[in-house]
Amino acid sequence: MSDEPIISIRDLKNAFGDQVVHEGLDLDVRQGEILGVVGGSGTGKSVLMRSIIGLQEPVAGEISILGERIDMATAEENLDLRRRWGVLFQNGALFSTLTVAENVQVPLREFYKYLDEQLLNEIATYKVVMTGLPADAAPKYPSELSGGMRKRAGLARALALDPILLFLDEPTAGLDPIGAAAFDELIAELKEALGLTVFLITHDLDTLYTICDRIAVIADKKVIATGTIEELLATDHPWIQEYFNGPRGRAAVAAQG
Ligand SMILES: Nc1ncnc2c1ncn2[C@@H]1O[C@H](COP(=O)(O)OP(=O)(O)OP(=O)(O)O)[C@@H](O)[C@H]1O
Repeated sequence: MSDEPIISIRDLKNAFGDQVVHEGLDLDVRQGEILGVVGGSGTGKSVLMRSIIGLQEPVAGEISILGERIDMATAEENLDLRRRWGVLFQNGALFSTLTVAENVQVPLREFYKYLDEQLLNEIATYKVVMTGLPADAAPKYPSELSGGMRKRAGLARALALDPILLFLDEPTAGLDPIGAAAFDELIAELKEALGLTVFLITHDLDTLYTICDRIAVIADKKVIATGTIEELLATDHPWIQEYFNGPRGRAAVAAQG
């Protein structure tokens, strides 16, 4: 793991009309880490992710990815950056009228227009299998899959372009504990195998304890602390103490053995 930030955010401000969501927010994401992003509901975790991937234009501040300011990048540079990341949105966001394979092919068709059908099918099947789905899930429609399988299919699509950066918005939400643990394990394995950096929004304490290298806590419109769980526990912010030392936090620690 390198200390060189792959994402660097300085003095970020986001607002919707009068509602200020972020103000003076700073954050570094280090290469090769799984950074867990936590915070109360509505604190702006998804908005933060959307600003990094260019879906939400900040009111002020700087965001650099791989050393490039995204607001200063040319259209071509932005396209090149977009190729380097994959995103799994909160609800999976698969196209319901496309099969799993066709969903995985969407970004491939967008970025690599010269790929023929056979190669597209081969890459899609490879990505599907990589996420632990059986190959026969590829021709199925999202409605024919379980919630956990749909998450994996969404992950397969996020990995379509061989990204170096993966954004996951509450990937284990809605999964049963066994399915959630298996999904966590998959993320950790893929991170190791593919050398990914992962920006992971979650409410899932087990995910934080099991696979996150560091955690960023959002409260009061900014990142109030970043560090390992031990480092966070050493701070005296009431939300952090309540979150990690409350009954659920203690249960997650007990589950680690
Ligand atoms: N497109 C939008 N237009 C107006 N307000 C928005 C928009 N997107 C987000 N918001 C507001 O910004 C705030 C932060 O939303 P966001 O979805 O980032 O929260 P979150 O921390 O991800 O919450 P949760 O944990 O519940 O998913 C909320 O008050 C939300 O209503």
